[in-house]
Amino acid sequence: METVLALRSASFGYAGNPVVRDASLTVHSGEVIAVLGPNGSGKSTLMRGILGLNDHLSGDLDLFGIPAASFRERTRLGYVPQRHTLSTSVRATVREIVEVGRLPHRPWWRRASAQDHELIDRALARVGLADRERADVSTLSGGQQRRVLIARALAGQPDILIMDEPTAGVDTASQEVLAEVLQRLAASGVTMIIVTHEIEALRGIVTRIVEVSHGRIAFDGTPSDLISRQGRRILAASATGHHHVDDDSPEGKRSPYGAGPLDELDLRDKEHRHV
Ligand SMILES: Nc1ncnc2c1ncn2[C@@H]1O[C@H](COP(=O)(O)OP(=O)(O)OP(=O)(O)O)[C@@H](O)[C@H]1O
Repeated sequence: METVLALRSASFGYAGNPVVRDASLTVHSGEVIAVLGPNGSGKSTLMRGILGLNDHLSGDLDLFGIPAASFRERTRLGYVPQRHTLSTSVRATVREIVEVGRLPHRPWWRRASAQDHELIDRALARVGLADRERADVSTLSGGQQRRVLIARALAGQPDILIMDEPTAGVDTASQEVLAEVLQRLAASGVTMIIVTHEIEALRGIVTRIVEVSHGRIAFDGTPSDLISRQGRRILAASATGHHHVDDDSPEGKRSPYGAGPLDELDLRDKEHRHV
């Protein structure tokens, strides 16, 4: 299995100040990783750090086996940014936006080739928007606009897709459609790192969970590792009598990651649902 990215004790931040510290993480092709953690814990900083969009302050970052500083094939990394819908002030069709994903692949003077058009068609089909390609993006719902952005990233044929809260702030029906899109991508072997507060929407897709807390990677394991760790933590707390948490108590409900099976985890962040 190819190593897509490897972080060793890496720190990322802004203007020389670290926000994410000492992060070590190896991602192999085909993995679908959910990145969880409270608001402000550093999830976006970690993602943007991997993409080279903020300061890499210390430690190592390798992309496809090459140190990031000398890595040139940036198009191998696809990115769907956070809280981003398309501006309603710019008139563009769905197809035009997705076509932007092909631009880094050809010299600026060359028109889109037949292959470009085919990749755009395929990306639109993968997100279920082939029939809306001529629609003005400003007429689409927030969830559909996210799918346009995913298609734009897919049109670039990335080897890894990094998505920052793709399901946040859209209604439940759109969330379900987005989850289906991600499910299809996962089934076709696309490597993904997905920052999310809505792990429930990604049930069955995620192969690994990384939790960021106070700028550090606090957990890295499978969904069932996370569940058993939480179960142990809760059992230990109740055994010592210091801190009894049970699922039905109000405290259990406030617990950020719950204690039940993954499909009962409720990480939905109320603030994010109304963005
Ligand atoms: N451009 C920036 N310049 C300086 N500090 C920043 C910048 N962007 C984020 N930060 C700081 O980095 C810290 C982590 O923010 P980050 O956006 O990475 O967290 P997050 O876990 O993605 O949060 P959320 O779930 O709210 O998106 C915060 O304290 C934030 O203020």
